[in-house]
Amino acid sequence: MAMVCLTDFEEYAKEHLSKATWDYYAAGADECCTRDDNLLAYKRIRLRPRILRDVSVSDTRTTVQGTEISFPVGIAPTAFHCLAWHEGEMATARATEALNTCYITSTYSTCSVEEIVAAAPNGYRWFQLYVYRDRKLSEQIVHRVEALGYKALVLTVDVPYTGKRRNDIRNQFKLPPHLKVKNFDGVFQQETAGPEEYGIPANTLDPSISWKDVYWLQSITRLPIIIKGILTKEDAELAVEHGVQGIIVSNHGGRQLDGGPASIDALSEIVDTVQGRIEVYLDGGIRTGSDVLKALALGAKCVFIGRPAVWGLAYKGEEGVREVLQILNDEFRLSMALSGCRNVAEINRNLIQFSKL
Ligand SMILES: Cc1cc2nc3c(=O)[nH]c(=O)nc-3n(C[C@H](O)[C@H](O)[C@H](O)COP(=O)(O)O)c2cc1C
Ligand SMILES: CCCCCCC(=O)C(=O)O
Repeated sequence: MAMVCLTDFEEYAKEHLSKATWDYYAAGADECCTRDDNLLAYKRIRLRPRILRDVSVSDTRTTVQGTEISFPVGIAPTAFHCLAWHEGEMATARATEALNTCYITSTYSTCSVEEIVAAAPNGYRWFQLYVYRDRKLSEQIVHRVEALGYKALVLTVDVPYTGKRRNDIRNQFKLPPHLKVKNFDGVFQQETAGPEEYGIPANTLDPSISWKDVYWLQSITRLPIIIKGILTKEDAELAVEHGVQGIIVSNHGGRQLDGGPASIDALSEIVDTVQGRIEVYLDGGIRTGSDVLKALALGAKCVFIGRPAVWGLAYKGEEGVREVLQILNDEFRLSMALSGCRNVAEINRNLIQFSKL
């Protein structure tokens, strides 16, 4: 089967994954308004292409946190890759290493960070962190990933509690017994009876986290800190004031607060507030190369894909993720050329038709 666009991978994954796994990956919170709007919002944006600009050579390279990547699309942190493919996050890591882009490993990976690094020793990686009630647990994993050569910490701030994902509740979704949250083997495994979410003891994440925990995190690491889950200019300003190195504009793929903005709709006010003081990235709803172009035109330095990576895994493991990334790269290059951009530095707000927004 020829895979032409990311939707082909979505259809394949839907057909081949178990219903419970598909539902977990696809889930949005409540009525899924924000999840769906993440995609629709790109379709409301129109481009203003420029012509006759010699686009015979095009360069998609960019940098994130000072490191060059081959194109401005990385992999967002998503949990439980072994549900989609037996080699799980190791396959994802190999694919991103091969394509020379950034892979953000989830705290809830089903391969350990050591296994991931061994699988793709030269890959460029950031680690996504949740803050636990037991700060020692968070501190230990921070020191582990630092020693392993992870280049940044991505602090997810939009999950004080897990959003209400109706199908997961109906399916009583949980990790099957042969899979584990490998980074915390023996710690997160629910061996005794008690409330749990997805097979993980409930209440491990700390809903009391606040800006002072950013200072705490800075006190235990020298890695750059990137806050994931900011949707307003007020919080963007606070992030800058707290000395973090980046922001990921994200609504967690619409899996947390339903009724919040599409991430692309929240981007401009954040970029305007940050004024280049730190890098601003975005995830949510990126499915085509022109989505990438629009996000960059509105000021994102790089975007990240969540679900499309697990669809690629479900299709053919490492090869599937490579294909997903390659298709996005090819589409992005074409969209750039068709709008008259030869390199990412030439992408700017003039490309956006604001009267139609
Ligand atoms: C199945 C799934 C699991 C996720 N797990 C995590 C996670 O462990 N940590 C995190 O910060 N975000 C997690 N996210 C959110 C993603 O990082 C990202 O924000 C979102 O998927 C982007 O939207 P997209 O799927 O439309 O590309 C998850 C998303 C999905 C779909
Ligand atoms: C007990 C919390 C599990 C969160 C799993 C990963 C995640 O963020 C998701 O959106 O799913």
